[in-house]
Amino acid sequence: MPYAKELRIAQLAVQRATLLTKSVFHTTAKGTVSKEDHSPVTVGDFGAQALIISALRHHFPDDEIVAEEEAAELIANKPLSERIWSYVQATMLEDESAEQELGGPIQSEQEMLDAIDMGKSPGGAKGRIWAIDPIDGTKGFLRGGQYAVCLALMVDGDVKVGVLGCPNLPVDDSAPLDAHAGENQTDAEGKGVIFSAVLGEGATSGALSRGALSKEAPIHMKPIEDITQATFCESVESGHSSHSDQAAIAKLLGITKPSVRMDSQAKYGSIARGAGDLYLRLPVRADYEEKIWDHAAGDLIVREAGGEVTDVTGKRLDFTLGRTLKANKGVVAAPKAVHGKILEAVKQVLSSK
Ligand SMILES: Nc1ncnc2c1ncn2[C@@H]1O[C@H](COP(=O)(O)O)[C@@H](O)[C@H]1OP(=O)(O)O
Ligand SMILES: [Mg+2]
Ligand SMILES: [Mg+2]
Ligand SMILES: [Mg+2]
Repeated sequence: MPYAKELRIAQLAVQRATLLTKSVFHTTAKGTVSKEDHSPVTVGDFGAQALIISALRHHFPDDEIVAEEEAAELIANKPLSERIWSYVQATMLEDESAEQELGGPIQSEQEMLDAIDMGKSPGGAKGRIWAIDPIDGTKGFLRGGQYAVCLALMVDGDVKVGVLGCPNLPVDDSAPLDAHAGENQTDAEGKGVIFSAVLGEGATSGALSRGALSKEAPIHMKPIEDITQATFCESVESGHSSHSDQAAIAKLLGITKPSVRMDSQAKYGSIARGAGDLYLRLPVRADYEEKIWDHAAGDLIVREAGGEVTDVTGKRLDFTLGRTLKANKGVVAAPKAVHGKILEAVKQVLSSK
């Protein structure tokens, strides 16, 4: 299979990073600080980013990396840096050979800070570029809701590999779609799923494990016979996508089921495995540029599962333009057969505003 090594390293790296986020979740002090744009970042975000970058550097030292977080804040905040370092040191895959495969532990706090800062590539249309969101849906993570550890490889602006670690979604692809699953289920009861895709090779899901990778199975979007029976996913945060526009679109389509609100790219994973049907992300602000790390893995996983992903104008998401999706507004993801119909409703609602 093409990109087999990249896929395997990405899956192991995502899996290890989720272990760190889970141990941070179980402490009361999550080291939450507010970034310049007022969004939160935690010990979990920084630690997960350090672990993923260190594994990528070990195997693919010449690849570029676009990652959400940077270390500047930590250089000024030594106690926070030390806390992250203690989690990074304590986190390893329980399977020793898998841990070794990732290149073993980071050697020092400084090396960890350097790793965090290796995600500053401007991105673009040329070469091999990894996109990392160490915790997507930080607000969901803090609430005990959905979040995802996201990693994608783009080659010449095309997403080739995508991996989403979703520690609070059920493993079972046929479990009813429940935004609160993570709040009332334990790991032993089958919580934690990893979604993956390689361009042209399909999409899969498997159990997130604490060690070696688990067995995976192909996933597919659910064919929709009757759009009025569809379930659509949307953000929890009304500041991230327009709940009112999404409700108007659903109404126009005759959808009566309530939306399922969940944070993060868990929405892409959920529709890719047929637990939900549609993902609508209508812009709230005309000037917001979606970040590539918020969509690269999910876009590929949904397309490989039989879906179509565009923006609200019907254009494919364009990952060639740098760290953001400058040429796109919003996201409409649906099974291929009905995407056109959904898009018509989106356009109608937007043009009547
Ligand atoms: N105004 C906005 N419109 C769309 N997405 C946003 C906006 N502000 C922040 N985000 C991003 O939405 C993502 C979460 O999406 P969701 O609501 O689907 O969980 C986060 O990565 C968050 O970025 P950030 O990491 O900077 O907070
Ligand atoms: Mg994000
Ligand atoms: Mg994030
Ligand atoms: Mg963030």
